[in-house]
Amino acid sequence: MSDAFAEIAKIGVVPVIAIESIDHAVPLADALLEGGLGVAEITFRTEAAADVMALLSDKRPELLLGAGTVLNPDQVKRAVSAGAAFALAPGFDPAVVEAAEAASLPFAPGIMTPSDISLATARGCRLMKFFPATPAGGPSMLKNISAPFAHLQAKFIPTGGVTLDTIADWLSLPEIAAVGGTWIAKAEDMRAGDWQAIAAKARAAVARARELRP
Ligand SMILES: O=C(O)C(=O)C[C@H](O)[C@H](O)COP(=O)(O)O
Repeated sequence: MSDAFAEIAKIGVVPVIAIESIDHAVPLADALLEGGLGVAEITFRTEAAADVMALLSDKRPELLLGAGTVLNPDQVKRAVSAGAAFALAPGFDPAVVEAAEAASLPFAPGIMTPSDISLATARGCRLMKFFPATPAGGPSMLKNISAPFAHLQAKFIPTGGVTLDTIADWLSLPEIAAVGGTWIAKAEDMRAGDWQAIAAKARAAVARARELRP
C-alpha cells in the first residue's frame, strides 16, 4: 500500500468534501487540522475542486490531500497537477486506474459487488471505496463480499451514509482501512462559515476512530 494510503489507514477517517468556493479552502483546511484531522478528499463534484487542491497543496502542505469523484483520466491529470497525493472514485473504470498508475497516483476505485472487487483487484487495486456503503447493506454486506478477497489483503473505505454513530460498526472490521463521508464538512456549514462546527465534527470523528484503533 502507498504511503498516502498507509497514512489514511492510520488516521481512520476521510472527510469527503464538495467545496463550492475557493474562499472556503484555507478556512476548511484549518478547521480540519484544528480538529486533528490531517486528511481531506476534495471531490470533483464542484467546479472549484482543482483550484482548491492547488491552493491547499501550496498553503497547507501538512494536510494529506486527495481528489475524490475522479471519473476520467483527465481528472487524474488535473488532480496530479493540483498536488493531490491520492485519488478515489465512486466506481471502477479501468481507464482511470490506468491513468492513475501511469501518473504514480495512489488510486482507490469504488466497488459495490464481488464482480467489482474481482475486476479492481485483477487490475492491481488493493484499496477500494465501498460505495454506497450503508444502502448497499452495511458492514455485514462488506464482510461477505470481501471474504473471498481477504488473501489478497484487499482493504476498503466505506462511504455513503456513514456517520459518527456508525464509525464503530465499520472500524471494528479488519478489512476496513478507514471510513469516509460528508458528515464532517457539510456544505451548509461551509456556506455559513461555521468552521468551528466542522472542527468539532472532525475532532469527534478522530476521537471515535482512536478509541477503536488506539
Ligand atoms: O463522491 C464520491 O466520489 C463518492 O464516492 C461518494 C461519496 O463518498 C459519498 O457520496 C459520501 O456519502 P455521504 O457521506 O453519505 O454524503
